[in-house]
Amino acid sequence: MNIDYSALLQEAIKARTAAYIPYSGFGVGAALLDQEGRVHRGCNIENAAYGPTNCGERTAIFRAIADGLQPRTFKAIAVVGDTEGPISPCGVCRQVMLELCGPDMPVILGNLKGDIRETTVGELLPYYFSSSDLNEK
Ligand SMILES: O=c1ccn([C@H]2C[C@H](O)[C@@H](CO)O2)c(=O)[nH]1
Ligand SMILES: [Zn+2]
Repeated sequence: MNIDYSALLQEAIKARTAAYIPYSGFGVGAALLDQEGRVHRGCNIENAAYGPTNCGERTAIFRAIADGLQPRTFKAIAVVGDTEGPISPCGVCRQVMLELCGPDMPVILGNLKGDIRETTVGELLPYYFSSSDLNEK
């Protein structure tokens, strides 16, 4: 069955309304689709110490994992911000998506104007470092 990416982007836009962004004012929403067709929403959550800030993508993924979903079983993630073109996930989120979603999962990037870019985790993080690079010594 084909995934309805525009519906997933709409979920990400809804998720963005919960963003806690007193410092940047830049809200990000994410919607992670699981195998059962359920959507796990995430938003960015900032902190006065800046470093503890959690991005929208990671909030959605960590939330789903904490709810008992198995890593690398997800179908797609949509991410939205108020950007000129489709939003671009940060490097930390790319590495976390690689670990918990796998390189082949579709990533749907959007903005509030309706621009869309369809890519994958592996395309976003070429030459990635993963568990297969760890050698027992
Ligand atoms: O893809 C992105 C890019 C940025 N941010 C957040 C982090 C911070 O709260 C704010 C500005 O960087 O946007 C995300 O949540 N996802
Ligand atoms: Zn990020």
